[in-house]
Amino acid sequence: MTEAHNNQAPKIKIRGLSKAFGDKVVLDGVDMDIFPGESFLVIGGSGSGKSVLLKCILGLLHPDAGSIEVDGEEVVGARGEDLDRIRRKFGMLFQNSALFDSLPVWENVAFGLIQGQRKPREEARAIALEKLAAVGLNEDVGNLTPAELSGGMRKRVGLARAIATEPEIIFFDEPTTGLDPIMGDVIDRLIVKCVKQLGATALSITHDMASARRISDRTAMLYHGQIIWVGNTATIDNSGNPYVDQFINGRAEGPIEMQVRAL
Ligand SMILES: Nc1ncnc2c1ncn2[C@@H]1O[C@H](COP(=O)(O)OP(=O)(O)OP(=O)(O)O)[C@@H](O)[C@H]1O
Repeated sequence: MTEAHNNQAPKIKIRGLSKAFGDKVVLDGVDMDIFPGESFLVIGGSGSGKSVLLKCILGLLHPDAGSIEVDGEEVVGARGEDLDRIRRKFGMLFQNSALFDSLPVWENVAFGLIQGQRKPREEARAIALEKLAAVGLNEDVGNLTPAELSGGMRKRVGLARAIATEPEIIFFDEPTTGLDPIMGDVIDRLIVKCVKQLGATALSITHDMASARRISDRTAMLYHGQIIWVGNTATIDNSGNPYVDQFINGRAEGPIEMQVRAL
């Protein structure tokens, strides 16, 4: 916890979160506080449980033990209307953008407005076009189908959809995967701009350290099911933690080597 967060209640508070699949323990007592308005990042190797963590927070996976509170409300065990209400606080940019190819772009962006918020189509369309403009796409793009878009444009559309309902919390799952470095930078800047404009709390997972440094205020590293380091992203080069050092510098040699060999 940094000084700036003193006296603030966490937006997301995770305690003792554990999840195993069979005898494979993926999360093993994760504790984490994410504060209102911050951009929080979780790093960790492939298979370290980052996606499982996100899915637990979204209520898509049921943990074996532990607690996840969003604005003080327990997600674990919540169902029906309670879970829906908590979920409406979230927006999400999926790794593959997860667009519906059968719907025009504007309708993809408007999906949560029409389905979740029950807005009339014309009103939802106007909001969708406004959000598309916010990510640099014009009305013509709104009428295309996702199949007609480049990877960078799909990410923009995914971002427009993530912000369309003006959520309080936005999840970014590998936001720059599959993009060239320049487009990755463009998307990161858009993410930072959109999150700031909304005053949202952001939670991202990524392997891309360049992106991580651009989009996050604080970073936590997940290893062997636990958070082994948390700190300001700006200080990550001086973490003093050999696991973090090895990971962010992408070195094959180091303490993490043992796990790689064991796989
Ligand atoms: N539904 C499931 N059933 C069984 N095992 C699962 C399931 N979901 C995830 N796992 C396992 O949990 C572990 C963590 O997976 P997860 O997808 O969270 O990793 P990750 O850190 O997001 O990895 P990557 O960076 O490669 O996406 C993996 O070993 C995976 O095989």
